[in-house]
Amino acid sequence: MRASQQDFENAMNQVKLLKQDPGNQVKLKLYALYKQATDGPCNMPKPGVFDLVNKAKWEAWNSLGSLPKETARQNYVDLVSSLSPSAEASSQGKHEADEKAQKSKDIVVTSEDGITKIVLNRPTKKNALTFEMYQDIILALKNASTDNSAITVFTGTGDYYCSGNDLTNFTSAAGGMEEAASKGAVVLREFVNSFIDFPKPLVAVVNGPAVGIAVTLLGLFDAVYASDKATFHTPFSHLGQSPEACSSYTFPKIMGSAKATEMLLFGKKLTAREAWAQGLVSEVFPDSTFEKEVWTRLKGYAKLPPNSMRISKELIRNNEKEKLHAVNAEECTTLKAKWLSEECINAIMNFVSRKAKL
Ligand SMILES: CCCCCCCCCC/C=C\CC(=O)SCCNC(=O)CCNC(=O)[C@H](O)C(C)(C)COP(=O)(O)OP(=O)(O)OC[C@H]1O[C@@H](n2cnc3c(N)ncnc32)[C@H](O)[C@@H]1OP(=O)(O)O
Repeated sequence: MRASQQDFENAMNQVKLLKQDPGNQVKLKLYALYKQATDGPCNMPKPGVFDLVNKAKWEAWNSLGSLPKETARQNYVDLVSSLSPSAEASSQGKHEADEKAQKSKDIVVTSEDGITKIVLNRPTKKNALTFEMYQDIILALKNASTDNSAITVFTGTGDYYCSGNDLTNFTSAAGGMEEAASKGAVVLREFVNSFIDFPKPLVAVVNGPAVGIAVTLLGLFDAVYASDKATFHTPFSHLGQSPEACSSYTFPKIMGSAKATEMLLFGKKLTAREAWAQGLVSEVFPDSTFEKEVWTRLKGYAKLPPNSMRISKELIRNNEKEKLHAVNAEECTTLKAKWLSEECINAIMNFVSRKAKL
């Protein structure tokens, strides 16, 4: 049976009542079917390349070609009914279950031999950091700061240490880019603060390549051990972004402004030995013996008197905490604006549509 005009109007009202955002792809499909059902085939000029939102809408509508209005109306009603409360409830349940599973599997935290180990465990995506992973790490650091361990260690599963921020965090966020950027800036600030304020020795065991925020954060670690297979890459300009995790302050301080510029502005990728020569890495190990040597050493360090290590860290780091918090706040404000820039949106779209690899 064909959907009536009344069915169509009911479906339009139902869309407004959806409790869960159906995602951008579904919203584009709904828009296209609505326009086709009411105006017929796409009759608008194609928006310019930088008008990303209207261009996506135009493309969705135009892709329907000469689909008859009645068929578009029927397809619209069918699509909305697949998002109806019962369907929504079951997909919401699934979403919540997925989220819980993700929370427990993408970051694995264990505590043994005086060491709390925080493992980035998303190897199929090169351990790219999702929105949930940022939050899980904040929580893991909070717990580690008061648990019985003497030191806390970050490492990654698989061939990468971490490929940085998951570039789909923004494209998959509910709400518009503005909302995602505001939320992103808040989460990023809290995330970096939890590293600035972490009271115990914090060690990175860099098992493979590190990109973006996984590299910049290293300036806030107390020791960095790297496999000779690791590389260090901060392609912020390529992504239309700017440095974060206090690296605009820590990197020039660690390696001097000329070398920091090559990394942070020009995206020069360093080998593990180059990163060691610049003072970003404490020591480089052959990949074949990396795990064995590093963990043996860390187990030894974890036996040292914990309060003494904590107080020494305080002496080394406390003088500049205030400065670091101020730098973090400024970097987050700058990044929030950059995330909404054409340069950044285009770079992310290129990655998502597989046109560019860094
Ligand atoms: C509301 C939102 C709030 C979010 C909170 C915001 C906080 C933001 C903080 C900081 C902002 C930016 C700092 C950065 O980290 S910038 C750096 C970002 N990273 C990158 O640009 C790296 C992109 N990835 C690559 O260039 C390549 O994937 C690679 C790492 C060089 C590896 O290449 P490869 O050929 O060996 O492997 P590949 O097939 O590409 O990867 C395997 C799968 O993994 C996916 N993947 C890898 N890295 C990322 C990533 N960063 N984001 C998303 N997905 C990633 C890749 O797409 C492959 O997936 P699939 O198998 O095709 O499905």
